[in-house]
Amino acid sequence: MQILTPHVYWAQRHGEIFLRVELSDAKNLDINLQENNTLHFRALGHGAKGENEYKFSLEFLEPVRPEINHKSTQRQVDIKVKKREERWWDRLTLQEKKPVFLAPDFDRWLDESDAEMELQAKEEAKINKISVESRVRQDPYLGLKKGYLFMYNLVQFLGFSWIFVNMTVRLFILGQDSFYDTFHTTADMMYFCQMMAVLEIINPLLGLVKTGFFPAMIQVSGRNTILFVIFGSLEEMQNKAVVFFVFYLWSTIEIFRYPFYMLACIGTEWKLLTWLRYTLWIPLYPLGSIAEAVAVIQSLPIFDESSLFSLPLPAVMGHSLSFSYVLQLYLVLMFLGLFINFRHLYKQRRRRYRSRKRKVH
Ligand SMILES: CCCCCCCCCCCCC/C=C/C(=O)SCCNC(=O)CCNC(=O)[C@H](O)C(C)(C)COP(=O)(O)OP(=O)(O)OC[C@H]1O[C@@H](n2cnc3c(N)ncnc32)[C@H](O)[C@@H]1OP(=O)(O)O
Repeated sequence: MQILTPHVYWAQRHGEIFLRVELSDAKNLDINLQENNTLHFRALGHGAKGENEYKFSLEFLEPVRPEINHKSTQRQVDIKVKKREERWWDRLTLQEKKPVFLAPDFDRWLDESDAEMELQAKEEAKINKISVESRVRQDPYLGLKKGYLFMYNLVQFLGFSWIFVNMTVRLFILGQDSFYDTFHTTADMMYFCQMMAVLEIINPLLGLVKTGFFPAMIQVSGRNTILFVIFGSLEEMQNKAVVFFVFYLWSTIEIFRYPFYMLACIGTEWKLLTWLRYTLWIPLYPLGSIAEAVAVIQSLPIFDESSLFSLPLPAVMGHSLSFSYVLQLYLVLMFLGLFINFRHLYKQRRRRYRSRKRKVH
């Protein structure tokens, strides 16, 4: 029996060397690493020249770890050697001239940048796994919280969709006439949704969502002042066209915002929906504020005439202070609130798209 050299194919990663020896049904394997950083292989098997003893030696370009993993299959012998230092090698062997029996393993072959990307992807997957595991371990009620938020967002989405569709259909059928009875046809649902929206102030306080407490407070208390105090308590306001604009602007953003949150609860994202959630506020928020300011201004003479909610004053200062003065102060606060929330939403938008971009590159 003559001693032959098998075909050997190789590939590398930053930390490892892979060798594939073309020898089927290999027996009596003797694979060892000698002190001069040289791998010696010897085995009986079926190679290119039939059943024979095959052997080869490879002196590696840089130091490798002494432990060698190998696996013999019916078709080949796979050997894995760990590099002592994780870095890319220019070639496999110390001798510059490539041994004739050695060739690249194109099934495993990656160039340096592809291998770096593979390494990065592995690192990211490891980090994601650890962070998901630690989140689950840290919070045993995560499922319950997500379930509650999902249901909350679903109910709000259905409520605001009902308002939006109702108003749109009536607008198409009745035209401008539909402006004047918006309140009578949709107020009950709006009351329900906006009362529920108080949970949006409570949720960040309980740590259920990452929403800022102040922006949520400004949003909910601002809207509820308009809904319950201006529209709800003044019958004269309920027939005005401004109700249509306020309700339509509120519901337009909400039919995108709540489904966006619902998807976030189940770890999904639709790019178009995300874009709408973080973009529609740019025209809608100023328009909504103008509509709300018009409603407040229209209500001032009505509060003056009816003395509703007027504050009693000591006799020397006159009879009472009309609620319209409080509302004038509210108008100032409203533009302050608008500024705070506009800045908040702008930051959320920037954060969202900056982090997205970073993830992609
Ligand atoms: C007497 C009282 C006087 C007070 C004075 C008040 C003055 C008031 C003036 C106000 C004037 C307002 C006039 C305008 C009204 C209108 O609404 S017009 C229509 C247009 N409106 C809008 O576009 C605003 C819509 N509203 C909002 O966007 C919010 O309410 C917000 C609080 C202003 C901002 O939202 P925020 O939640 O902070 O941002 P997000 O990026 O969406 O969320 C942060 C993270 O939290 C997660 N999250 C939030 N809520 C939920 C939820 N319900 N369920 C699940 N998850 C939620 C969200 O996913 C984000 O997580 P990450 O993606 O991981 O960051």
